[in-house]
Amino acid sequence: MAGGETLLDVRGLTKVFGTLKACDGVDLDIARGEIHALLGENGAGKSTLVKMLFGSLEPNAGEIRWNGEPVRITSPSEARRLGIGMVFQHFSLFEALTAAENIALSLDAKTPISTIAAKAQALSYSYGLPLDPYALVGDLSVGERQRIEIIRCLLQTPQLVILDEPTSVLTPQEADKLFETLERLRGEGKSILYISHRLEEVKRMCDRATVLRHGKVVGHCDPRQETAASLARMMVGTEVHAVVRSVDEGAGTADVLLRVDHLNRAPATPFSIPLRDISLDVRAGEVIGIAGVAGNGQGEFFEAVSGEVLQDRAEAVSIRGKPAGRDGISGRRRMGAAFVPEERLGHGAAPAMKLSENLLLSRHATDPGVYVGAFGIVRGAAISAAAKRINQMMDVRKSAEDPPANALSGGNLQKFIIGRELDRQPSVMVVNQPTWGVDAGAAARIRQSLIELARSGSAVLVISQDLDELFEISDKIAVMHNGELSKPMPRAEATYEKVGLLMGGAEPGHVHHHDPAEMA
Ligand SMILES: Nc1ncnc2c1ncn2[C@@H]1O[C@H](COP(=O)(O)OP(=O)(O)OP(=O)(O)O)[C@@H](O)[C@H]1O
Repeated sequence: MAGGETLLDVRGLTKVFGTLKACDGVDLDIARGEIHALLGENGAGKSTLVKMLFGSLEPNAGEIRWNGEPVRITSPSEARRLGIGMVFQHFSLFEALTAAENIALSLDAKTPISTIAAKAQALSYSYGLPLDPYALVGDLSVGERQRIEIIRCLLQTPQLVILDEPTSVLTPQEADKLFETLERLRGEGKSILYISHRLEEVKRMCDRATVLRHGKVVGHCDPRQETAASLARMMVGTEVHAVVRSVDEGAGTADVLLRVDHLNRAPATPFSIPLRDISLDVRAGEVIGIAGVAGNGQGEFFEAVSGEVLQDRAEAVSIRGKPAGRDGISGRRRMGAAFVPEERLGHGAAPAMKLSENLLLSRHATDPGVYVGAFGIVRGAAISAAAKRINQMMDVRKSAEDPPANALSGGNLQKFIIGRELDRQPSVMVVNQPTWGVDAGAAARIRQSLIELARSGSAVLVISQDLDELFEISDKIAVMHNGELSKPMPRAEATYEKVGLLMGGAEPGHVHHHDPAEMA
């Protein structure tokens, strides 16, 4: 608990990117046996700070003391040697290898696989995170993959474990398991540095919190004494407004703008989920939410709807009444649709290109003539104006006027990509995980803008693992399980329990719902 002996003591830690102080004289101390939260808006400097603690970024100034001794952490292997472990937000596992083989890759020693497997299994059971070391990673759920990362980290007997948004990809049940494990670790006197945008879980789990804003520490608190709203206020500096959902006036009668009709898809790889006879209508004015545990076909469904993967039957996907199943992503965008994939870098944006270039790249295909004029001359002023408009609308925080996409913090890049699509006023918007890694203030803004887009006459389809989010914005909720989609339930009839049962694979017929008595 707080008050224990100090394990890590950081003074004046500073990291400068160009002219931006991503961390500006940060002080932080972590006691033995405490769970310490690191809070802050997108771009506040949390990732930059922990990268310095884990040796993957070099500070420009400041001091780190570990067990009272000044240290220089020059590489992740140096961090591990000291006893600092990290579980990353994005996993770095090979799908075609087993859990044990993946773990072996990160251990320098020439220990036989069977020994590693036995150790990993014993450790996983003792921490209540059971793991089959011989399972192929490709066959595992996101939650199980995270277990591998955690076990891999714990095998090196760290004294401090850093977790960067560990629950953003977990089901509520998996998150509960993780919390139990963290409590055990705390009980053993280990320390945990915990980054999360989910303030309720911070309140529940953490002993102390350090809050960053614009690279500086703006406060410390005991999260248990705070409310989610007061924590959000500390992070943002102002009040965070709740999302307002007006009634969908044309409920059930407006035009169908997106129709998915008996969509089937064979699995493309041994690890992907087949889609089984999915039909769904999304009408002008409404937001339909698709809930589901990660890895139940949501990614495959998004690819099929967006045109990243084509269908044999053109009618399998129709946009504004026109069969589009054989059109690619640009074709579907020209029909008035917009798509925001889950994976931002690479799919949502080209990492090394500037924001304005990213904008040009995506717009050139969809709005010919607007940004590129006669003879292929790029209309620089129009692009700059659009980029500026988007950055303002979404409050994108960045280190330069027009930085490359990979210099934005994760949440800010997500804000830019959503803003870029909203700026086109699409008739059909399909988004996968709209607020993944986004802070409370920005998440509220994104959710509100999706509702407003629908109410202005567009059809909005949102795939999300965040049930609170779906309940906040959806007019109807459907659940994807094992490649099948349940019938959308009107929001007024949907409960967490019903949706949760379907997510767990209950037969849709066994969950009671009527049709289509709208609407809350
Ligand atoms: N490699 C880089 N080059 C230039 N600027 C960077 C780089 N990495 C981060 N930044 C900038 O530093 C600031 C802090 O980013 P950081 O990723 O630490 O934020 P964060 O608090 O982790 O945000 P999020 O919650 O969105 O993950 C941001 O303004 C970001 O644009």
